[in-house]
Amino acid sequence: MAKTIIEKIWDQHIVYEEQGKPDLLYIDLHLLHEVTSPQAFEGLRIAGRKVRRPDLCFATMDHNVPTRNLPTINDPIAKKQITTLEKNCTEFGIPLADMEHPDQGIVHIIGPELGLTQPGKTIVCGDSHTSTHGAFGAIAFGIGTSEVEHVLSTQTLWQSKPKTMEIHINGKLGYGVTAKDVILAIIAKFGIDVGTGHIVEYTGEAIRAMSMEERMTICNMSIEAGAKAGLISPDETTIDYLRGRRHVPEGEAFEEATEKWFALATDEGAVYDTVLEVNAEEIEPFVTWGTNPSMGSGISATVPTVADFVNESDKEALKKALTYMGLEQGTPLSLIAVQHVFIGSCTNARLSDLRNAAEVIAGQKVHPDVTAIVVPGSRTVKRQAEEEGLDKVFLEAGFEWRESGCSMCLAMNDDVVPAGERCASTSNRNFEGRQGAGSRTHLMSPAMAAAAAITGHFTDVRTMKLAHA
Ligand SMILES: CC(C)[C@H](C(=O)O)[C@@H](O)C(=O)O
Ligand code: SF4
Repeated sequence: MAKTIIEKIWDQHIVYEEQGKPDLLYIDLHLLHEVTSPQAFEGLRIAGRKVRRPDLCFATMDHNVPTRNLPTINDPIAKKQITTLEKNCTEFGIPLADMEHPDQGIVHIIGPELGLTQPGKTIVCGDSHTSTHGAFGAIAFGIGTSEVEHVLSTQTLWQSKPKTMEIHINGKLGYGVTAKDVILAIIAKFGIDVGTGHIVEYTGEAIRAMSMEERMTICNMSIEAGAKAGLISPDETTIDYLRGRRHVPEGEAFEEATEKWFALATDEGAVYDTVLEVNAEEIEPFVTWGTNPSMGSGISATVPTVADFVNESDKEALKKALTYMGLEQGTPLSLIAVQHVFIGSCTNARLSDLRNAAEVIAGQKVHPDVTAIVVPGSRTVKRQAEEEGLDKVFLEAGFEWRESGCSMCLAMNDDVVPAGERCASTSNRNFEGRQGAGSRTHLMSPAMAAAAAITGHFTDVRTMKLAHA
C-alpha cells in the first residue's frame, strides 16, 4: 500500500504497540539545551538512573547566552541554567557545545549543520521548534521536560500516532518572496490551529525549488500552525546538503544511506488525512501586524478593520491585538515605523538569511531612528559570514554584529525590545511580551527586516534599489 513518509518513519520506529494505546517509539537523536533539561537530569539523579544512549544526545547553550561580553552572564537564573547544563553533560557523558565552543549555536541550527539531523530519524528536543529538522525528511518534534527525562533514560517515547496532512505549494515564488513569506502566508490563510493533531508534509513545485535552509524556515514554523511536526520528503537537494557533514556517513555508507533516504519519500498515490493547497504566485512579502503569527498580511495591505471579520470573537481579538500593538485599523502596513530590527533566530539566522539581508543593505545606512542587530544562528554561521565579509556590510550600514544564540527572539538574555517599541524581527513568534515586556513584534523575512532597517518603516523589499542591480 502506498504510504506517506510520515507513516514510513513512524512504522520503522515502533518498539511496542497495543491497540487503542500510544505507540512506544525509538528516538534516534535527542537534542538538549539549558532551559528545558535541568529537571529532567535531576529526575534521573533522584531515581539513580543513567542516560541510556549519551551518544545519541547532543547539547548546546543557546537561549540564555549573551551576544556580547561573553562569557559574562548577569542574570542569576540564566547563569544557573548554563552552569547546570555543563555539570549535567559532564556527569552523564553527553557531548556539549558550550558558550565558547566553535560548534555552539541555536539547537535547531547546529543539528543540521553538524549533520546530526538526517532523513528518516526520529528527533526530539525540549523545544517546540524542533520541527525545523523535519526539512530533512525526519519526524522531529518538541517534547516536555518529563518526556526529556523519559528519553534520556530509555531512548524511547510514548506517542499517539498523529494524523497526516499535506500542504501543497503550487507554482513558483515571485521576485523578493521567500520561504518566510510562504509560511507566514500559510498560517495567515489557514490559522494557528490548522495543524492540530497532524504531522504536515510540505509538497509541490515551490518546495522542491527551495534550498535546505529555506525548507528549514518552512518546517520551523509548522508549530505556529499548531502542527505536531512538519517535514519534507528528501531529494537531491537534501543529499547535496548532507554530503561531507561531520556526523553523516562517508563513502559507500553514504551511498547506501542515500538509497534508504530516497526510499522514504512519500509514495505516489499515498493518502493524507487532510490536504491543503496554496498558490506560490499569490504570495507577496509578508509582515505580521498582530499578536499571533496568523495576524499578518502582504506588505501592500492595510491593517484590517473590524468590518473585515464576521464573527464577534474575531472582531474582539483584532481590537485586543491592535491595542497591544499600538496600531489603528486601516493603516497601510508600509506606513508603520520601527525602532528595532532583529535579524536572528532558528527561523532565519542561517548563512543564506544573512546574505539576503546583506544584499538589501549593502552600501546603505540604517535609518537614524532604528537600532539594528544581527545575531548569527551559530558560531559556524558567524565564521562563514565573516569569511564572506558580510559582517563588514552590516557594520558599515550601522548594524551591530553579535555572537550567536536565541537572543532577541525571546529576550532571555540582555537583548530586549523596550516596552511600547516596535521591532521588525525575523523570528517566529509575535506574542505579547515575546521580545520583552510591552514589546511589539512584527515577523518578516530577513530581506524585509533589512529593508525596514534602512527606511525606518515597513517597506516592500521589491521596491528597494539593490547595490548590485
Ligand atoms: C524555551 C523553550 C522551551 C521555548 C520553546 O519550546 O519553543 C523557546 O525556544 C521558544 O521559542 O519559545
Ligand atoms: S531562536 Fe527563538 S524560537 Fe528558536 S529555539 Fe531559540 S527561542 Fe526558540
